[in-house]
Amino acid sequence: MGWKSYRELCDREEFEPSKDLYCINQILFPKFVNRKIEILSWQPALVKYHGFFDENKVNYFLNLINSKTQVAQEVVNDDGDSLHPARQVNGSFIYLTDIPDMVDHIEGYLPEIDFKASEPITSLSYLPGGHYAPHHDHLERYSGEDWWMDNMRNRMATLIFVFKKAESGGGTVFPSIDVTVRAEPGDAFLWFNMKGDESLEELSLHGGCPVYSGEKIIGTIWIRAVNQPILSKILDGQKTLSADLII
Ligand SMILES: O=C(O)CCC(=O)C(=O)O
Ligand SMILES: [Fe+2]
Repeated sequence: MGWKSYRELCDREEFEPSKDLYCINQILFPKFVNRKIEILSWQPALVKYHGFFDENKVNYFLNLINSKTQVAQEVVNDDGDSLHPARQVNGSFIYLTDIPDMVDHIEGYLPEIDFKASEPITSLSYLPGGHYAPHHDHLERYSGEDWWMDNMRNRMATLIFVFKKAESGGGTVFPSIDVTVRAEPGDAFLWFNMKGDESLEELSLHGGCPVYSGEKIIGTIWIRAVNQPILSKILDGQKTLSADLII
C-alpha cells in the first residue's frame, strides 16, 4: 500500500494496516456513533478520534470557553511560591454537570470509559510562546488529604479535545514513544497514564509544543481509575495498557 495521509485513511470505509499507522472505522450501537480511530501507539495506547465533535459542538465549546474568565494556570515549584517556567497557558474549568448534552455525546462515543470518575474539563488556551513542558499526568501521592486520590484514585487516562488549532506549532508531543499529535478542531485523543496495577506508565510522558502563530484551544479531561471497566479487564496487573482495550 502506498503512502496515504492520515486523514485519507481515516475517512475510508474499511481499514487497512500500514507500517506506520492503523485506522479503524466503527459504528457503535445502539446510538449509531461513527468512530474513526487512528492508533498512534499500541503500547501504551495513544489513539486519535477523528471528528469526535462536529462543528456546532466545537463552536459551542469555544463560546463557552470565551465566556469564562481565563486564569493563568500556575504550576508551583518545590520551593512553594515561585512560578514554574514550564507552563505558560491560560485556562478555566468546565463542569460536566453544566453540559449534560455534551456529556451524552462523550459517553456515547466512549462507552469504554466511566466518566463519573472524571475531573472537570480544563480548557487551556495557548498564544504564541505558550507551551507546556513534558510531564506525566499520573500524580505523586502527597502526604495529607487529597479528595481525588482518596475517592477516585489516580489519573488512568487523559482525553484531550481540540477546539482550535494553532496556525503553526502547538502539537502534543510524546517524546518517549516518538509521536507528535497534530489534531484538527473537533478531533480528540486519548492515552493511558498508568499500567494495569495503577503505577506510573513512564512512556506517557507528554507536553504541549510551543505555539508559533495563531491560537491553540483544547479541553483536557483527566479520567480517574475508580470503577473503570478497562482496569477490571486486566489480568496481569503489571502490564502496559494496550490500544486493544479501547477498540
Ligand atoms: O497542551 C497540550 O497539548 C498538552 C496538555 C496537557 O498535557 C494536559 O492538559 O495535561
Ligand atoms: Fe498533561
